[in-house]
Amino acid sequence: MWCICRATSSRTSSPRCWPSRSTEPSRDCWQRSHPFVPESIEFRAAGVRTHPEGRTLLEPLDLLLAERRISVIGANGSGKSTLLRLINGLLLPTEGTVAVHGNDTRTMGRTVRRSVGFVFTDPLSQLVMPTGREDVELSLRTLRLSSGDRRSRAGEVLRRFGIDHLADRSSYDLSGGERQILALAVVLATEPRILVADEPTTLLDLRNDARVRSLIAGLDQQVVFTTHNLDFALESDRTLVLDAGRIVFDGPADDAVAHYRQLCSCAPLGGP
Ligand SMILES: Nc1ncnc2c1ncn2[C@@H]1O[C@H](COP(=O)(O)OP(=O)(O)OP(=O)(O)O)[C@@H](O)[C@H]1O
Repeated sequence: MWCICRATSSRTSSPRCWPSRSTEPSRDCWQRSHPFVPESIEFRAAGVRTHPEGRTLLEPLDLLLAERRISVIGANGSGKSTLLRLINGLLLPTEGTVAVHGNDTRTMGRTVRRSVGFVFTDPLSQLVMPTGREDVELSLRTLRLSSGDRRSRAGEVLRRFGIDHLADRSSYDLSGGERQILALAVVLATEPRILVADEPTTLLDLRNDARVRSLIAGLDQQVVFTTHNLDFALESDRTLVLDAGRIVFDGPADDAVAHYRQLCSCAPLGGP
């Protein structure tokens, strides 16, 4: 049975979930639909406004994210990246709280950042070393390994991602897609408990798009990602649709994609 969950404006942490075809919210429904991941990302009345003008980038939202694969879709500027940045404390909510596995991003930022790996849309914003191998080694420093262990582990990571031939090249000499896979390898090298990825396939050709999607599908970690590729969104367990800083749909991916198509008036003429 599917549970349809929607964002609420209430200041409770309980998600509002409805067994399909019911109008009554059900906590039991929520629990049955989340049997696999006991830990979660929790947004409590978390909203974001700019300073000093006070423009709302994200309306306050109450959400509990516990599924393994969660996608966030919506138009340009709807607030998807803003929502993702709240998860690792890159951005703090102007009001309310965000907690990752019980750790408040405001007061436990370092702990949160150790458990959340973040992949940016622009890979060059996280590839800072002269070569790809050194970028992976830099990422591995958080594990306090010896330099020899870091080097051999970096080699293993690059091989696992099929990019060991890029190890000694500058990221500036790589194609956009090669950079994007390298950035993903750099972040996953430390095996974060959660992967948050902002449009991780946006620069990829068909082959690499399929490779990265299959890699993400096979990860043990919880993954939260934004995408404009609706086929990719359909591979998730739960999809949030954002519009003008507000979650306008939260539920199964296929329903969410249909909702988004209607929202942007790009549903095929004569379609359902
Ligand atoms: N630091 C900031 N200061 C002011 N406005 C901002 C800031 N960051 C983002 N915005 C604005 O907030 C809105 C949401 O931005 P966000 O990057 O979250 O959108 P998005 O849904 O990820 O868009 P896209 O699909 O184009 O990547 C945009 O209008 C953007 O211009």
